[in-house]
Amino acid sequence: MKSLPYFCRGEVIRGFGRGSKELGIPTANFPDSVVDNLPADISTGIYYGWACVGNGDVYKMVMSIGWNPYYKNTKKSMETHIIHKFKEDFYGEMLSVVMVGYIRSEKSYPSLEDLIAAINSDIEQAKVMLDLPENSKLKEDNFFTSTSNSIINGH
Ligand SMILES: Cc1cc2nc3c(=O)[nH]c(=O)nc-3n(C[C@H](O)[C@H](O)[C@H](O)COP(=O)(O)O)c2cc1C
Ligand SMILES: Nc1ncnc2c1ncn2[C@@H]1O[C@H](COP(=O)(O)OP(=O)(O)O)[C@@H](O)[C@H]1O
Ligand SMILES: [Mg+2]
Repeated sequence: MKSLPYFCRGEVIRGFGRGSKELGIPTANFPDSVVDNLPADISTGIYYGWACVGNGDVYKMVMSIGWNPYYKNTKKSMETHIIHKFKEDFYGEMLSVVMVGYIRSEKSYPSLEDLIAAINSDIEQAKVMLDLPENSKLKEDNFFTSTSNSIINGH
C-alpha cells in the first residue's frame, strides 16, 4: 500500500456502542468525512499504528476499516482501539492517527468469542510491530504535536 504511513485526524463520533459493551474493546469511530477521504489503495481490513487524543500522549493503536462482517454493517466504518486505559470517554475530541501497517482483512467469525480472540491477537501483533525502529520513529512525528485541528490526509 503506497499510501502507508497514512496520517489523518477527525472528531470522535458515536457508533453502535458494541465495542465496549459486547466486546470489551472500545473503538473510537471517525466521521464519514475521514472515511470518505481514504486513498483508493487503503483497503478495508485491520491496521496498526499510533494515535493521540487532543494534545495527549501518543499510544499504540489497532484500527478496523470496513463493514464489520460479523455484524453485517451497511455503512463503512473506521474505528481505532487505543492500547491504553482511559479514565473517561472522549466523544467529540480530535483523534489523530498514523496508520503504519496492515495486519489482515476483515472476517466474520462463528462466535463473539472468536471475534474477540482475533482482535486480541491483532493487539499483540501490533505491540510487537510498533516496537521495530522504523515503526516506533513515527510516534515522534511532528504531526502529533502540530496545533492544526483540520483533517489532514497524506503527509
Ligand atoms: C483490531 C480490530 C479488529 C477487528 N476485526 C473485525 C473483524 O475481523 N470482523 C468484524 O466483523 N469486526 C471486526 N472489528 C470491528 C468490531 O466488530 C467493532 O469494533 C465493534 O463492532 C464495535 O463497533 P462500534 O464502534 O460501532 O460499537 C475489529 C475491530 C478492531 C478494533
Ligand atoms: N482505549 C480506548 N480506545 C478507544 N476508545 C476508547 C478507549 N477508552 C475509552 N474509549 C471511549 O469509548 C468510545 C468507544 O466505545 P464503543 O463501545 O466502540 O462505542 P461507539 O460505538 O460509540 O464507538 C470512544 O469513542 C471513546 O470515547
Ligand atoms: Mg466504536
